[in-house]
Amino acid sequence: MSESEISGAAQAPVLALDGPSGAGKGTVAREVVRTTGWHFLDSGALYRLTGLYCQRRGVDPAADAAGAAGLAAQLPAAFRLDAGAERVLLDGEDVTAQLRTETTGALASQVAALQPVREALLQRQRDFRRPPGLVADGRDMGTVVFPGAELKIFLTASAEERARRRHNQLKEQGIDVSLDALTEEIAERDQRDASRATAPLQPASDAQILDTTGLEVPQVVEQVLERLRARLGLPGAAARG
Ligand SMILES: Nc1ncnc2c1ncn2[C@@H]1O[C@H](COP(=O)(O)OP(=O)(O)O)[C@@H](O)[C@H]1O
Ligand SMILES: Nc1ccn([C@@H]2O[C@H](COP(=O)(O)OP(=O)(O)O)[C@@H](O)[C@H]2O)c(=O)n1
Repeated sequence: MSESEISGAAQAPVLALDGPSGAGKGTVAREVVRTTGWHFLDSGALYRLTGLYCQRRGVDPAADAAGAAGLAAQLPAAFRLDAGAERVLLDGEDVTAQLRTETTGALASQVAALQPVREALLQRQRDFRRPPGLVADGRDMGTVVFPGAELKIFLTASAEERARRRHNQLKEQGIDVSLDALTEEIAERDQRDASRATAPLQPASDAQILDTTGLEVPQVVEQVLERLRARLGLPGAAARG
């Protein structure tokens, strides 16, 4: 008897989208969500929020992993849609803009290397899995959080292209950083994420690798949707709004 038969209910399907920074996970995930009506887990936001919360509460994750995990376990975070725009609140304060900076990304990567922090966030991430399905964006969606995901895609692109994309994205948000500095910061973060002992950034053994270098966003979205349809028999591209 399978696990779902034992629990009495089949679980909602999961699309696990993992990969390094700037590969396009968030962009593609949101488009897939728009098309399918599935739920969305931005797991990176939870690590970013944990990093920010540690900073605000004066906890140094490098010296106090248990303290950081304690804050992660009771993260006072709320995700809102405000006239179609995503807003993220931490302890009631709007931290949407601060969340996406590379400084916060580096903080996130530091707390994310701590096993107790990852454990503290595990169930919270799994709770996002609800019908009709979940698109989960992160580093370990297919390896640790949802190892039984129906479809696992590892999105990647060359380091230069990922840095360029991030640079453009930040510029559009009015954040001015040098491309060289950004390239270095992203390389450092990828290196830390890939080499950590716990849940390192790596494709699951059953993940499909999708290199997006030289592809436009709609092409990547179409490829992902195609694979999802093939796997689950979802309605065709004509349904896209
Ligand atoms: N295939 C692509 N081609 C060109 N730009 C892309 C592509 N995928 C994503 N982008 C752009 O790159 C930036 C970073 O993408 P994002 O989804 O935030 O990446 P990730 O979540 O993997 O860090 C966004 O501005 C996005 O529009
Ligand atoms: N599932 C996840 C998601 C993010 N993270 C960490 O959180 C950081 C920020 O993740 P993110 O997805 O918001 O970052 P980007 O890919 O958008 O740059 C990453 O560099 C990882 O260190 C993680 O360890 N596991």
